[in-house]
Amino acid sequence: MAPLAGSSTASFQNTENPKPKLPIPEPIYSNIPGTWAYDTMSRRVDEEILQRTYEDNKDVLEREDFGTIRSKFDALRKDLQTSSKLQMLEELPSDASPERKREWQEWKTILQPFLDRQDTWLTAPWMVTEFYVYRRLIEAIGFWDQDSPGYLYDPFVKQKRAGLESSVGSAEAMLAKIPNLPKSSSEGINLAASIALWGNKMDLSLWPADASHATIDIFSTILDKAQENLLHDDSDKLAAHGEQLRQRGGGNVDIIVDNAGFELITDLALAQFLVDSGIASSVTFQLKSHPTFVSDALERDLLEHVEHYANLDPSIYPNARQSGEKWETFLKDGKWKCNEDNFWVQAFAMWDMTEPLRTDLKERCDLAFVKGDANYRRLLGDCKWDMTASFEDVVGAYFPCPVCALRTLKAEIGCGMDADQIERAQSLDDNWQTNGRFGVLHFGSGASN
Ligand SMILES: O=P(O)(O)OC[C@@]1(O)O[C@H](CO)[C@@H](O)[C@@H]1O
Repeated sequence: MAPLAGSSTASFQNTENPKPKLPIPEPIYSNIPGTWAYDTMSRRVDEEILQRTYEDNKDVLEREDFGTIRSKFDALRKDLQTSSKLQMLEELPSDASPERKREWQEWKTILQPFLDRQDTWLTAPWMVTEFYVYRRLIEAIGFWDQDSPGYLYDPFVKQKRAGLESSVGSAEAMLAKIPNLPKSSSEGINLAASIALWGNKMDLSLWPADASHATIDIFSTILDKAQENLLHDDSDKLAAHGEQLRQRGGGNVDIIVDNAGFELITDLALAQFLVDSGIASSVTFQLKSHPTFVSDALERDLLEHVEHYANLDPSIYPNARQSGEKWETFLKDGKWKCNEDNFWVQAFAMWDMTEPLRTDLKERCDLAFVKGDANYRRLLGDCKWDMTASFEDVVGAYFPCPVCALRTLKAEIGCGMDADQIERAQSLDDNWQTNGRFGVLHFGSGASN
């Protein structure tokens, strides 16, 4: 089925923000059988992700006080199974906080064009529906409702904890490398960035933490193949920018975080190197404001990861323990900061970044690392760009500060890759766009530069 006429908007807000330099193409839809987007929305989210969520939370979901939550959870699954029409989020109580009202209104802005068209879960743009699944789950739980038994309840905590616990074996070897990386040569920043990039391969929604392969040190093998599996590499530009920041006494660097578990440990390792090398005087972790995409990290996850590592047995995990203690100090000293923002859990294209976040990044941030596939999709507005279109023209032209995307490919979307690299990946692997085998490191100068 082709997308509906007039459904090409990927830009929901029509803000005055700078936009990509090239004409914005159609967004990805999930109504084309055989695509990853279709499989995700027509089967995977319900049959795998929500089924697993049910199993992990069975003890509470079957409790009497969780009855309303269970009904809403089942209704969400039914809506997905029947690909029903999208509906607006439930009205808020009149005494809801300004923060909640604002967040609700932002979702209205996102959804209204597709409600007007009576779109279904499969006919609205994929980015909208996929983020909306998790927002509906949060609504079902009553995550922000102090009277709900689900108040601040995280349905993914079991999987995130399993991911954290199983991360240690691989992380010990990886963290041993970080203090010894050369601080002022490109080799150091490039290896730290590569570690954080390939950490994205270990995504819990694709590789559950309790799968047998997750407990052994597969990361060294992944790193060995890093260069070979990179389809675009701007690490020279990244290193040059990092060196400029280092020479002027360190900049404010942000990491727009993706998954908890092993990937988050690789992000903390990158942040450790950035501070130790003097490239960053401060690192801000940009985190999700509610549980989403199974493994995406909240501030509380980050703090739990740091605490877990700082309390590891030093006779078994000396390097992981030492890193954990160091991370605790960075947080205590304010060299590391955490910031949760609703924008990170919404389906807006990144060129429609909401305030005050956009102005903060523009005025304060000297370099933002954007981690993972879902964040990368948002950098591209989840639109079907020509895969060879330059990253600078698509993202560098509008992003509010210098930006470095670290992504393994897990969705049928991309830009900034040379044709010969695309051909090489195609010839090596039929599923090259979605199975996380290949990665990209892009650098963009940003609209303010
Ligand atoms: O952002 P991440 O963790 O790297 O990947 C998220 C992901 O698994 O979820 C989406 C499909 O459900 C895709 O964007 C991608 O495949």
